Amino acid sequence: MRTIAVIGLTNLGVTLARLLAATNRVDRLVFLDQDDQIAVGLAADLAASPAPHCEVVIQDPAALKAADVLVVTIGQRFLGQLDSFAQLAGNVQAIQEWRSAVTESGFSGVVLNLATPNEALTGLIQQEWQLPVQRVLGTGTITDTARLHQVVAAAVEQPTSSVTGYMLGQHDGNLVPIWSSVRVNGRSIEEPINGHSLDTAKLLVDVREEEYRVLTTVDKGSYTLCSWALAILDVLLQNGSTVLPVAVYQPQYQCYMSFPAQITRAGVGQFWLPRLYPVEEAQLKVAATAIKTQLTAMQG
Ligand SMILES: NC(=O)c1ccc[n+]([C@@H]2O[C@H](COP(=O)([O-])OP(=O)(O)OC[C@H]3O[C@@H](n4cnc5c(N)ncnc54)[C@H](O)[C@@H]3O)[C@@H](O)[C@H]2O)c1
Repeated sequence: MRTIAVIGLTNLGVTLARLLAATNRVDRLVFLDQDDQIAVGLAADLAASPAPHCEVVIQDPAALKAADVLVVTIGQRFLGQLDSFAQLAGNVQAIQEWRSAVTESGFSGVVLNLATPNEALTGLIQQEWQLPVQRVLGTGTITDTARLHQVVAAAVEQPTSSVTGYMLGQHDGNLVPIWSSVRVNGRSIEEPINGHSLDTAKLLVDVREEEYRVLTTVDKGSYTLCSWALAILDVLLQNGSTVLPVAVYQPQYQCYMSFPAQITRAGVGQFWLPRLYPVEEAQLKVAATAIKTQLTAMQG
């Protein structure tokens, strides 16, 4: 039985739960929130829809024992509208509050964290909930990488699907575009493509502009992130394997950071090590330092 639990059910949590139910990807959903009414309301909303139905368990942490994946979408959105780091104290407190429920439930699945600040909070979850690093990952720079593909594709007038390569580092802060990894139809962008020479500084501005546009939507772009979360959940629920830029514990940098990693049903597998330009290597070190500083502040 495919079981997914979701903690935090207002914006991202609702979008994800509806997508999971409507696309018949799960047999059982476990809804958890600090507010009973939010969980009850969402279950009632799903129950009355004509979409495929799955079993819904409300506010029962013991149901985590049978969960394949626990998705973390906790947040304090109204604070986050002022400053995304204004949520930090509340999110840290939430992770600490859920520690005993998760550890005492006998949960043996994988945690997928969507909440912010993504890399540092994923690290805190792994430590607080005492889970092996292979079983805890975050969405990291998966949407930033998608936007990188989008702007490169637009610049060379090719389809987005023709672009590969990674945006790594820290989702909310030190984004590191790995230009050495970017290819269009397999060709490096160091040479003109389709008659276009690329200005990487401008492309990075374009990526940030795309993100800003999405953040102005009423739900802060929850569809983009939840669609990518579905891509990760598909692998975690099946016997597949894929490499994606997600927040994982990277031993080389000794912290959680966004890095290309293999994802399998068991969680995080091998890393894909891109060949880095010296400047990219230096930028990843800066990102790692910033993430470690955030994690230390959270632990304090
Ligand atoms: N990575 C991205 O691209 C991206 C995009 C959007 C949002 N986010 C992040 O995802 C998180 C969720 O965002 P949102 O817009 O859905 O937030 P939201 O405020 O709309 O919803 C958060 C939910 O978490 C619940 N919650 C808070 N503390 C809790 C606790 N201690 N126990 C149980 N439930 C608790 C709230 O009751 C609420 O239902 C935030 O951290 C946000 O910054 C990330």
